[in-house]
Amino acid sequence: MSSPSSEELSRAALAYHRLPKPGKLEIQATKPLANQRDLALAYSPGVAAPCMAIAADPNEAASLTSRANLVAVVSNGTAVLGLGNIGPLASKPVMEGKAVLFKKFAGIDVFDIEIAADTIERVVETVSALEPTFGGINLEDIKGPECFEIEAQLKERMKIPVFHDDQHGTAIIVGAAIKNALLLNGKKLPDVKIVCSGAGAAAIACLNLLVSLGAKRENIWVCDIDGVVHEGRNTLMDRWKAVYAQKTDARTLGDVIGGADIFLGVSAPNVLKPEMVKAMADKPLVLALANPTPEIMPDEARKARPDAMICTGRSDFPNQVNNVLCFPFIFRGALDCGATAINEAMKHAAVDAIAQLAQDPPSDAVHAGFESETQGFGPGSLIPSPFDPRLILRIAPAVAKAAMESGVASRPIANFDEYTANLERFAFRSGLVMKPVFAKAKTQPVRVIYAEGEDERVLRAVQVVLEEKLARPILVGRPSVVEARIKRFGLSIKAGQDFDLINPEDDPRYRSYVQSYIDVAGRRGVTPDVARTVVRTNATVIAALAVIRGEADAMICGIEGRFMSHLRHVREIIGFLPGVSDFAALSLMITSKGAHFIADTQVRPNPSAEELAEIAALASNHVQRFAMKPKIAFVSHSDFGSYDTDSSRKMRRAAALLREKHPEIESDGEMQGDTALSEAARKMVLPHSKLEGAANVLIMPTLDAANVAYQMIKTLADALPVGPILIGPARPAHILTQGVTARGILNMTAVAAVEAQERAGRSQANLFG
Ligand SMILES: NC(=O)C1=CN([C@@H]2O[C@H](COP(=O)(O)OP(=O)(O)OC[C@H]3O[C@@H](n4cnc5c(N)ncnc54)[C@H](OP(=O)(O)O)[C@@H]3O)[C@@H](O)[C@H]2O)C=CC1
Ligand SMILES: CC(=O)C(=O)O
Ligand SMILES: [Mg+2]
Repeated sequence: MSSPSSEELSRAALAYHRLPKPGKLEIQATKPLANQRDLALAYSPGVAAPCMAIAADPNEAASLTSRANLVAVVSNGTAVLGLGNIGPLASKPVMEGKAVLFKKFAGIDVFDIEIAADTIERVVETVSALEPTFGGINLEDIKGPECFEIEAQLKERMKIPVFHDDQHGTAIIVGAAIKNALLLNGKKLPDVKIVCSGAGAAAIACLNLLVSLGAKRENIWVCDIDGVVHEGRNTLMDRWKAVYAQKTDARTLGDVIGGADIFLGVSAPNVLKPEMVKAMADKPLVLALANPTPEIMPDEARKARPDAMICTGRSDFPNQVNNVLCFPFIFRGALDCGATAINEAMKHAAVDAIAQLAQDPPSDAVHAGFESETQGFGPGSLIPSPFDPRLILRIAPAVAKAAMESGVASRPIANFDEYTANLERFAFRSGLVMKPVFAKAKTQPVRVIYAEGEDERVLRAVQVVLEEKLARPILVGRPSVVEARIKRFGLSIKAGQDFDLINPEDDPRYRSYVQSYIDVAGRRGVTPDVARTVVRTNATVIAALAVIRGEADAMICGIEGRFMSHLRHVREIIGFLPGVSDFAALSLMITSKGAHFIADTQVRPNPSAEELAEIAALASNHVQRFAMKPKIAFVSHSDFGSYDTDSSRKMRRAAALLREKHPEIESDGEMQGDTALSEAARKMVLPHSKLEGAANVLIMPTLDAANVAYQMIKTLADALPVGPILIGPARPAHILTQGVTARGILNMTAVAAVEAQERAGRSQANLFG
């Protein structure tokens, strides 16, 4: 597949920011405000009580307001990425983006604050006046050298952490990448020659940190827009870059790059030329970190020097050296211990934690499902992926410990085991739930067929499936329609090259598909005439036939038409797993409270106890694919015998049957919904349940209960739904619902692919040549 052009990416990025509502953020209330009493508590007169408590003891602000978890991302827009001085208003998308990363990766709330202030004094006055609002200040995209003075003055004036991300976030991750690269090429930091392009915020902070880690100032060569920073130069000089001035006649990057072990680019696009990379020392490290366009593109650098280790700041190449690997987590640690500053000890602790994490074997991943995400330490994986859930688990405690040891923690953490357990809960509760499934899908891409191959959502999903190398897609659809739509939606996928097509109107395999259909359904009233018509017109039948003929490994349908009519064809053609009595549907919902599965949300109206035990056992296999340990609750209106009704007896029996057949699965019942979801509530009714912690799989007594609960939670909790996952078919087949989004199809592709991999147990790694 040709990778998306920059024009396509820009178009997609504009749509992403524009729709469904402008921007990337909104404010959410954390307390109910439903009645007069709530109003009296939240606002006047009740709110006077916390105000007076804080007036009496300012430390109370940490427990009575959101301040301790609130960071200001502040920019004046003078050095926005590598886009230059585009001003504070135009910097807002970047600052909103940083806010999203703080929230998603570390649960930190952010107000993005873009200020029209282009002098040091105005920035310092404005930001220092914000101290009562925030637990920390993250300065962003403020140009050098002004940023150095601004940060120094703010640190002096404020008693909360002030951290210029472009300086120190970048320096920390650069420090970790260099540490690991040197471990691999056997060189020593005090001996290496470092050539840096850029002498601004990021450059100076990176070099200062490297010197504090052991690099020798005399081995460092700096170039900026005016060329080599040298003694006696008086244009565009300042006291921060003057520290790195060399006594030399060399004047350009080309003059100093020869024999360099490390190129550090934090400057501008395309300044490093292939011939310069060729002139570097053996096994060089190229850190081309300018965003969005690096100093050299990785393929060019690789062509010039196959022995180079190459890093960029971008998400679409391996070895992403970007401050996103640092700022959410260093602030997490700092806020959690009430740090009054982020000091050198805390930065060094972060460097070590990131470097060590990349070195640790993937099997150390807290979640086995992340193993393939973490490639294994080497030149192509010098640092962890930003999605590695261990980042928060390692960096935040290390930083908090360093803050405590260096005396800047105002609320020291008393119990680190408990603290890490809390972080762990956060890491796996967030939107990272799908990550293990994606990571596994990529390891052995299988063939997934989409019945509704002409649908816009399918085509958009397939574009990402291919970009992520999740599967080899097959679409059922008319070539002219598919091609026209791909063009209309600005996608870059190509039939034949990136995906296969089955044309229902004219395909050379038509006759043999008709015969296959007669073979499976001929004794169930499907005459040859009917078979010929159906195979021409019914895309679900075609997709299901492709699966049983071994031409596809998994199918996805249901995007158009009724669930039950798709189900009829899947039942007829694909059939059930041996020993399974019927299908069932498992729906996953990801909310701020975690990931929960509900069954059966679509198929069996009133399953028996035996059927419920079967559904639970099959559901448990799927849950494990998400790298989660299934914890199954058979839910009811009754709590362990508190009611004696047909339904409560059924659920009690189902729980007993599952335990008898699968004692290895953690399960219990019958129990009420809150008893299932809260261990504390459960302990009050049954101190010694077989279930520990919160249940993550809720087996419902009827289709009504399951479907109503699912739809209500989805709407009320604004849940991200994944599924329905069809359980019980002889081959992986999933029937989605008409409202599914492209992202929903993408998620289900990964689920289907992993299921197919496990069933096939064979390697298809060569599907991408
Ligand atoms: N991957 C990552 O995590 C990060 C990447 N960056 C990237 O680093 C770059 C610099 O950011 P930042 O330090 O904040 O910005 P600054 O404005 O503070 O610094 C930019 C520096 O680059 C120099 N420069 C500009 N053009 C050239 C050129 N053609 N050749 C050599 N030097 C040049 C400037 O020179 P002069 O001093 O003479 O003006 C200045 O020293 C940006 O592209 C940014 O996206 C930054 C932070 C993090
Ligand atoms: C990543 C970042 O902060 C920058 O490029 O400015
Ligand atoms: Mg930045």
